[in-house]
Amino acid sequence: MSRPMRVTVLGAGSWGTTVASLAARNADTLIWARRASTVEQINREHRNEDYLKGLALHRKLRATTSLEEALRDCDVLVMGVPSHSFRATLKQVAPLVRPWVPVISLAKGLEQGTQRRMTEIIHEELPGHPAGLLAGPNIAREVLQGMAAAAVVAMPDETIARALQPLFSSSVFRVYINTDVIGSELGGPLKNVIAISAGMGQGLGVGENTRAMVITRGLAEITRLGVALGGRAETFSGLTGLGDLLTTCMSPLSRNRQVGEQYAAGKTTAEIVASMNMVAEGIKTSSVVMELAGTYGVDMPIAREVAAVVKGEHGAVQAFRGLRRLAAGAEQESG
Ligand SMILES: NC(=O)c1ccc[n+]([C@@H]2O[C@H](COP(=O)([O-])OP(=O)(O)OC[C@H]3O[C@@H](n4cnc5c(N)ncnc54)[C@H](O)[C@@H]3O)[C@@H](O)[C@H]2O)c1
Ligand SMILES: O=P(O)(O)OC[C@H](O)CO
Repeated sequence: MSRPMRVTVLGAGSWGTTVASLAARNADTLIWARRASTVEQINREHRNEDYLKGLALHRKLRATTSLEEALRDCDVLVMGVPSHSFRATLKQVAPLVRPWVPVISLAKGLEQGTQRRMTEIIHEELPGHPAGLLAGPNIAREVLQGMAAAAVVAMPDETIARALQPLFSSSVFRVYINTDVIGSELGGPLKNVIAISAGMGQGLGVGENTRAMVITRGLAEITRLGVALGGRAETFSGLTGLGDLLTTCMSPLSRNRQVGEQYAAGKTTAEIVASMNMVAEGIKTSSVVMELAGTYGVDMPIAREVAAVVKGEHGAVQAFRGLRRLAAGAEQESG
């Protein structure tokens, strides 16, 4: 008789912990955290108070500080660490994980310096392993509270994606599959940048029409760059594109939107980062997005203004003024 599937999640932040708790319903699941106190709290109290205050985790979820133990019998590896520590973590993983194990990224960022997507980093650091991602409009707290939501497992191989689909699914968490890895993977990092702009608007007290403009024109920017990088246009109107953009721009729980609100309050990037215990990927991703936009000749006025605010070149008020000065061309073109 075959043993049950074993899932390992690396990184016990808000989303890594939430996905591990989802997987624990369907498979033997182990989460790796760096801090012994986090591991103890998950194992003894079934909670992770630093990231998911007041919420209960699945009782079967187990945690460890030992990377060796986490990877020894793992059948599916889920990467819940942020993009800035993704490659370094995979380097530690490489000698410990069995060679056929599929690796699923949860991170919504792009690597600084190389501009790589996370699945590209998986291919570089763990060659031969099937690589994919789980993404969608998924604010961790809402998912852990059992509010209905949906996500996408994107992998080039549909058979492997179908095999992984049930691991994360529940009656209230619908998991679709998509073979467009590039398109599905770019939606998250790109929406994080646009959500900072939406947050700036929120903080400045702009109206709902302005917010709708930022979201809609933001989607146009995301789609233009995403297609230039090899994604399919229709993917950007799905869960990992429009879906995730809407959630992140609208939810007061979004860290990226909160960052934008802080910029509107006059805070600098250093002050904002110092005040957060969680990652807002849009901060670092904004400059990477502008590098890619330059390389591929894609017009991204909203992302450009966000990148300028992040770098401290001007403030949120000037960013919105800058957008107003743009000439409006045909809707399907630039601007
Ligand atoms: N929170 C959400 O709602 C959500 C939803 C979907 C996707 N994501 C994405 O998931 C990724 C992780 O986000 P999160 O919300 O869980 O982040 P978080 O800020 O809540 O936690 C990050 C976790 O990564 C750990 N970490 C950081 N550097 C590490 C390193 N070098 N080695 C090991 N662990 C390290 C931290 O200790 C922490 O446990 C991000 O890319 C984020 O965009 C988040
Ligand atoms: O809190 P944020 O801004 O990192 O967004 C969380 C998720 O990506 C929403 O899907």
